[in-house]
Amino acid sequence: MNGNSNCGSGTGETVVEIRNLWTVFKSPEGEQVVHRDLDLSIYRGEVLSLVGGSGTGKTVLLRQILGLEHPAKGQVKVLGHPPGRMTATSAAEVGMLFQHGALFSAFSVLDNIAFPLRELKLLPEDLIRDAALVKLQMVGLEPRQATKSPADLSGGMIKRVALARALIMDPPLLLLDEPTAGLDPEAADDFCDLLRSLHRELGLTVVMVTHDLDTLFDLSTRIAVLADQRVIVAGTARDVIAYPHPFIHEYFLGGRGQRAMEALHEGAPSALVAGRPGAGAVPSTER
Ligand SMILES: Nc1ncnc2c1ncn2[C@@H]1O[C@H](COP(=O)(O)OP(=O)(O)OP(=O)(O)O)[C@@H](O)[C@H]1O
Repeated sequence: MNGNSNCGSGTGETVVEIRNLWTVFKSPEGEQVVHRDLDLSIYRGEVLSLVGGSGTGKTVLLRQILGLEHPAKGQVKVLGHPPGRMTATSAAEVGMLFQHGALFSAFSVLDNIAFPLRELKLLPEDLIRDAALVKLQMVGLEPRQATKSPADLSGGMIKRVALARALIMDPPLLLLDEPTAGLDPEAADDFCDLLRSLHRELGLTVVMVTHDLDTLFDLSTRIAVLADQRVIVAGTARDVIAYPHPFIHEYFLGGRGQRAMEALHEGAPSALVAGRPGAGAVPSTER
């Protein structure tokens, strides 16, 4: 199987193409190579999760797809072109849910959601407010929440407002950094339900970083594992778990992986377990 194969629930159309990517940070102690010749293709319609040990560069990879950071070498293409700088217009292509929401504390809920549209300066104020209200309801919040300040929101509501802001320009690609981190189990389940229905209804392509195995198995149609400074394997959960690597063994088959594995055997989402036509591990070209 090669990097152009149709994988997971994707259509085969490549939305994000990463080739020969090197990420190097310089410090007084010397150079830190985070990614070395990393390849990864992400296909339209899939929910691809990035997993890996701490410091393997998952968040940096999301930031490179968003255009917030640039690799030392190699290529990142998003929807056929290099990611734009993080501007209002790039928000039309890529939405990002940051780990802690990253809401503006001085703005109301509605003004936070409307922010990217307002920055564009193309629409009249009443249309901007209407669009923000639609998104507020899309993420399951009521209009009466619109005037609240972020300080008055629960953790789950902050995630929802941040998600509404990420979707305000109807981007086809959504990046999620630890979407359920900090939420209690019930709120995490609710947020996963919301993400699953938005993914389906809006036809989104989703790239997610998560340490939470329940979220991983609940939402992913494909999993890419970062280790040894590259993507060592990308495929369905079963494919990935079968790939021989110490990190995978420890992550999925160690103590905390057991519960999620049991859920997998008891009837986890079919796309995750069995894969769709063309799904499978990609150990060679995705490396
Ligand atoms: N701007 C930066 N300058 C220097 N080093 C950085 C910078 N951003 C990230 N790093 C380093 O790059 C490595 C990868 O960071 P990153 O946050 O992507 O890891 P991660 O895989 O998301 O980790 P975690 O799972 O712990 O969140 C880390 O060692 C981090 O310290």
